[in-house]
Amino acid sequence: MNEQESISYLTQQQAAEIDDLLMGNLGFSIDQLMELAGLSVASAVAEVYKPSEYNRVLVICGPGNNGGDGLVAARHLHHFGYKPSIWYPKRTPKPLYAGLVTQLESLSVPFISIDSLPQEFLNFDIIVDAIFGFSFQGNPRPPFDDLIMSMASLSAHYPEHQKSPVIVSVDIPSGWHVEDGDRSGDGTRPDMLVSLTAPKLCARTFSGRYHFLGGRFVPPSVMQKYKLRLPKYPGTAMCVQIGNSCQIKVEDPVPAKFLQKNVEADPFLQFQKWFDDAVATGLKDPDAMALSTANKDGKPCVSPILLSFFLLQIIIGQNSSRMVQLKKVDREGFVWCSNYGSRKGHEIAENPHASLLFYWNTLNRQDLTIEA
Ligand SMILES: NC(=O)C1=CN([C@@H]2O[C@H](COP(=O)(O)OP(=O)(O)OC[C@H]3O[C@@H](n4cnc5c(N)ncnc54)[C@H](OP(=O)(O)O)[C@@H]3O)[C@@H](O)[C@H]2O)[C@H](O)CC1
Ligand SMILES: [K+]
Repeated sequence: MNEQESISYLTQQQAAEIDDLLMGNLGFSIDQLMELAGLSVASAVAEVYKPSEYNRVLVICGPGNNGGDGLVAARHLHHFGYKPSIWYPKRTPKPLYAGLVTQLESLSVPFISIDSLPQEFLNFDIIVDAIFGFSFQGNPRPPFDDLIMSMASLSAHYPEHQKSPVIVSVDIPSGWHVEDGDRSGDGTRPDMLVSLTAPKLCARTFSGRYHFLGGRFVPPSVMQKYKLRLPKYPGTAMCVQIGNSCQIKVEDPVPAKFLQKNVEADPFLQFQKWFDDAVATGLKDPDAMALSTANKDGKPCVSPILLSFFLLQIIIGQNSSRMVQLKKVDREGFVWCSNYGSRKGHEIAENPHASLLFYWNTLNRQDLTIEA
């Protein structure tokens, strides 16, 4: 049984029942639950998408509690160093929501005009989809119908060289049936899903890169009543990744993720995605890489300490190797720091061929090699 099969998925009715239980006998208020839900969403975003690269966040809020989670997440994202903007076309006239809006206004978080979407999509790095959660029924009605269609066509819509924003869905990818998922097959395709309390049945068909669980408030009585099997939250984390989005079945001769149609045409972009995976899964020193160089005669000169690690390279590559730290990567290349007088400095000066090797073992990518 793999991890996905061993996790519990809730029906729409069970999700609503658990909400009632929490806010009934179990003594929670909606404000508390929403605060924890929104914090989980912001934490999951921050685990994967660093504010230095994915700074501009658009949070699209619907009329119910899912929209409320979005407002809370936006506030936390602001405090985490992101620049959120809010699209909130159908405001809920309740003090809780008015308070959340006031809190955002006091942080000068902009509420953008109803007419400015979807034209403005490309001005953002992340779209947080907090439109509909587990109470969604039927087909989306205005003003959300057109917006959900535009969100769904985001990846198809923009040419490959233009970076389209990543979509993070809160609890349910908006427009999906809560239990059956994307019935039409052309609905929203989020890159990240943050399930709250427990994933709903639709999450079984989620095929995006990151699936997180949030809502670290479920008491044992609820776990027992619904026989919930959920991953453990590590330490003080407010979210936990479900499964390993990068897992590859060993028996697949060419894993689907590596098929040409499923990888980026731009190798730097593909590397960045894999690097983000390595960071997101909490791998130790994901930026550590073995740099192999050779002198002008291509003679092997591996240092004795590194010999056992790089035996394979000695046999096939005739290189000298050492560990260095990746400082930066962009279309100009891979950057590490060194000294021109070092052995690698001398070797690169006389022979520009080099290779990098990343050891990301838990991602089943233990031998990602870059040659130049
Ligand atoms: N225990 C938890 O995990 C918690 C999760 N939270 C979040 O709350 C949502 C569920 O919130 P709820 O308010 O019950 O429902 P939704 O956010 O899904 O939205 C209800 C509103 O959506 C409207 N709606 C429904 N269907 C449509 C449609 N087809 N088109 C347009 N509008 C629609 C609905 O309007 P009605 O007129 O139909 O009533 C409502 O206005 C859960 O998913 C979590 O994200 C809590 O924050 C904390 C506890
Ligand atoms: K949603």
